[in-house]
Amino acid sequence: MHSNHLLLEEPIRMASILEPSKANFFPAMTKIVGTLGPRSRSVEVISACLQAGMSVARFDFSWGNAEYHQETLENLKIAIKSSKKLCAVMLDTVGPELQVVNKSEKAITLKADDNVILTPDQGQEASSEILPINFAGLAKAVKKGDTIFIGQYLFTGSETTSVWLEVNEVKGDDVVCAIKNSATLAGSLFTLHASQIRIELPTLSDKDKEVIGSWGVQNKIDFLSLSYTRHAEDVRQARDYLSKLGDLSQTQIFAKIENVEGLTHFDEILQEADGIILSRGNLGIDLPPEKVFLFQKSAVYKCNMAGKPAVVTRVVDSMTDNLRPTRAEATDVANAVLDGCDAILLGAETLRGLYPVETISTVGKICAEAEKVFNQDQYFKRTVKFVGEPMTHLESIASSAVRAALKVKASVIICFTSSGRAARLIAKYRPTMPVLSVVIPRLKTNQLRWSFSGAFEARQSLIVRGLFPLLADPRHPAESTNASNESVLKVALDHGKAAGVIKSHDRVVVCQKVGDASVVKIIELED
Ligand SMILES: Nc1ncnc2c1ncn2[C@@H]1O[C@H](COP(=O)(O)OP(=O)(O)O)[C@@H](O)[C@H]1O
Ligand SMILES: C=C(OP(=O)(O)O)C(=O)O
Ligand SMILES: [K+]
Ligand SMILES: [Mg+2]
Repeated sequence: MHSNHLLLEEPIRMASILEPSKANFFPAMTKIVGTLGPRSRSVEVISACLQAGMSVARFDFSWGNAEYHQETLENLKIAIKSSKKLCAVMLDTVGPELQVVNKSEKAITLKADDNVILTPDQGQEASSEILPINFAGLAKAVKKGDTIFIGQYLFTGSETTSVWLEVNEVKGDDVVCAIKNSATLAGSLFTLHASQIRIELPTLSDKDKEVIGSWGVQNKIDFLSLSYTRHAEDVRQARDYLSKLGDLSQTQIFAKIENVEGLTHFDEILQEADGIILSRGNLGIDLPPEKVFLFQKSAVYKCNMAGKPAVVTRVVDSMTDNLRPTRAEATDVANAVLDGCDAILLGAETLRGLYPVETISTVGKICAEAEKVFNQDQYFKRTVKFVGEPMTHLESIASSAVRAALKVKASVIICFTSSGRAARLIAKYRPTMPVLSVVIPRLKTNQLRWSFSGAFEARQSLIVRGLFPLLADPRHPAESTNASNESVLKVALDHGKAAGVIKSHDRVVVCQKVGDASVVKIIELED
């Protein structure tokens, strides 16, 4: 581990803590991914989620069918149009997830110290004595003494809807377990997690491929959240599959690290993936509790240095049923921001929770407070040192833009980009001010038809801390001429003014190409 003390700008005046937080146009630099489901699928609720700061919508195919998710997505599109807020779409795979098959959906009561049998025989009805599961290989994978968790949607062990089992004996294909805590399994989906056990199932299942090839293609998904990524090869295979699906060759892959196997191969996975989801729900039960924070700190650090987005999950579980988070949860959100994460992913809280909108705004407010005391200076120096010399031209330009913006106290950085690369590199240096990334469409062809690039690139920046995309009018050619640059810049400045982030007499740092040269310029606005 590198010296990575609490990234706080010191000293903090105690009295400043009591200053009410100012209302911001941009809710926070840290992004919020919301999982959409039963409690968050009407146009009305989704619009409120967007207003509250959600910028990526996750569709979790562990439950619900394509038709159900399509209805939700259609509502999302309406909400985006009416609220004029951009939102990216993330498809989350099922992967090698083990599930209890409870066709009747009757509640199942399990009592501490009783036994329960896990069986691959899906013809059996789920009961207090026997639980059919969707995997035939469990008996081969586990041994006496192993731990298994079962829960609704996902489990912390703190809910009475989750149960902790210990393997007593393996009998043919069945696994006999002792029940460690009393619980009632109610609802439709119970995932099953066998601690530190290799599950011999492909990371991208046939069902996942089918969903990506149909639902994913139809909806041009921006992100694939690859559940249970365990090896770099998993990412390569997913990439290979996407590359054959037309537009989805542009879909970014976010590897979900959900178990020790993924953690062990973290460095190779990070190299292959476009971003990482620190899936603390599953990983939190695969790891001993005292190790979870260490994983978070080192994984986020590695993502930051690679300039790839880090997304942290399972922050305010208790808000699923309550209007306020626990103190520990509130502190945890702030610490994730201080650790350097790009985005917070909400699961049960928005999917089936009672307060999806309030959860988003509460998390956003905590993020914004933490960003104010983030030690940018230390972070910047550490990153420059890590990258070393010689830097690539573009990275040198990007870091210089951030430095200049801090020195002149610019209110925003405006970055022209087509691929999104320049904007991501600026975000890597974690400027304290928003970065308006002005995505300039490029005319491209796939031999069949001509189209403009830009939409994917713009939406994919919605998961990067500090980036706020703006898609320029395709009539502005990507080849930068001074005249077109100036007119696009004017559009960006007007947008910033309308959004309230740029005022008269502000300084603005602009990063663009003039002719063949990349330049960083500082402009001072008149009025
Ligand atoms: N259409 C454009 N007009 C002016 N400058 C641009 C444009 N596109 C990118 N730039 C600038 O070019 C440099 C390279 O950025 P990058 O995002 O890698 O470009 P590209 O999108 O062409 O790959 C950066 O300084 C960026 O601000
Ligand atoms: C977000 C997680 O996983 P899931 O896709 O099951 O919600 C997690 O494990 O933290
Ligand atoms: K999933
Ligand atoms: Mg998970």
